[in-house]
Amino acid sequence: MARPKIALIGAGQIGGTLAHLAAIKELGDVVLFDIAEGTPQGKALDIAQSGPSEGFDAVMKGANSYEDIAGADVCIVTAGVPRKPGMSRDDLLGINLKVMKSVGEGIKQHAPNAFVICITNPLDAMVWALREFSGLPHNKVVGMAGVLDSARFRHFLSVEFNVSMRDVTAFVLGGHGDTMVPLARYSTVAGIPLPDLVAMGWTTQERMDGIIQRTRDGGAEIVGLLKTGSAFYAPATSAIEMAEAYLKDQKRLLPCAAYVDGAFGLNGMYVGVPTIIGKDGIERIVDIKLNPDEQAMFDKSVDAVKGLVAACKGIDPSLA
Ligand SMILES: NC(=O)c1ccc[n+]([C@@H]2O[C@H](COP(=O)([O-])OP(=O)(O)OC[C@H]3O[C@@H](n4cnc5c(N)ncnc54)[C@H](O)[C@@H]3O)[C@@H](O)[C@H]2O)c1
Ligand SMILES: O=C(O)C[C@H](O)C(=O)O
Repeated sequence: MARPKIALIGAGQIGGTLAHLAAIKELGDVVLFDIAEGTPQGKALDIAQSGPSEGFDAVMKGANSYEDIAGADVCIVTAGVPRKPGMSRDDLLGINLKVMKSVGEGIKQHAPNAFVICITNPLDAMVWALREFSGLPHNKVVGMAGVLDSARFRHFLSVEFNVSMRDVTAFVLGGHGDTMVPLARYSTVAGIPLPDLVAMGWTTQERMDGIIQRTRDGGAEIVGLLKTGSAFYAPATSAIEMAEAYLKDQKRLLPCAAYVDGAFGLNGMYVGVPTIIGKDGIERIVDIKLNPDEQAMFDKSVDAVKGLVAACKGIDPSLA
């Protein structure tokens, strides 16, 4: 059986890391696409030359033409610009919206049956725009953010409690911005919810609040340290987790920016919610109950995303 084809649209920091991870995990053959000439070709060749030591068999190709993504099973989109210190993700909206237009049209023409994972920021508005420009079914276009934000939360919690990260579960919902919603009640150590761990004296409410805020600021913390761009290792790992769930029909329950129409009282928009990913893409939205405080935070985040989508429509009338 032929290996799956994975097209990476954008061969920058995340794109290169995605290609390396996809190769090491033998998820399929990889096409790295970018407008920068030489970059995708150079990264593809470099990664291919890690194959003999690593022991993987995957074809790695660099490309500057959309024709090379033809028939891709999965497209992961990182094309665009990352933020620099002092910027918010929302400052990238105008420039990255134009990129989503060309990427969406390229996918529509050459890989209309792909499962598409958008990473480009500001995430929730960009995945919405990418879906509009590509015209693909909503269940086949999804945004990566919740897996990353939840991984950050899980990492901070495992350090706080001095327990294995494998035993920490966490959910971060809402938009991938300052208003994101880390849900303490739905986050656990091996099934023990965080509020119970606070009551058991494992930590204090004050320290828990600090960890929740650090999770919300997780992207900015790394931008401040790197100075020239944003996080790329954990974002790439998170998107690969989603791609693998699709390619292997794993039915993973992962928080993703999915199209929500009905669940959570929402009326047709992209935002971070719990989803099931399997061979049909987003197979289910898991409509968990939020308490009044959680609902208020979620509503605020939804409003922020709606504001960004309205801004997209203002910039590009074809989206209105
Ligand atoms: N969703 C998330 O959780 C998350 C996490 C990290 C980064 N991001 C976002 O991902 C994006 C990429 O980050 P990065 O660190 O890989 O940036 P990067 O600058 O290293 O790479 C971006 C690449 O996109 C290419 N590009 C630009 N315009 C293009 C076009 N029209 N077609 C094809 N390629 C194009 C550039 O040449 C560059 O190689 C940024 O917008 C960043 O904010 C999102
Ligand atoms: O923070 C950023 O600009 C990149 C990304 O959204 C992240 O959370 O790391």
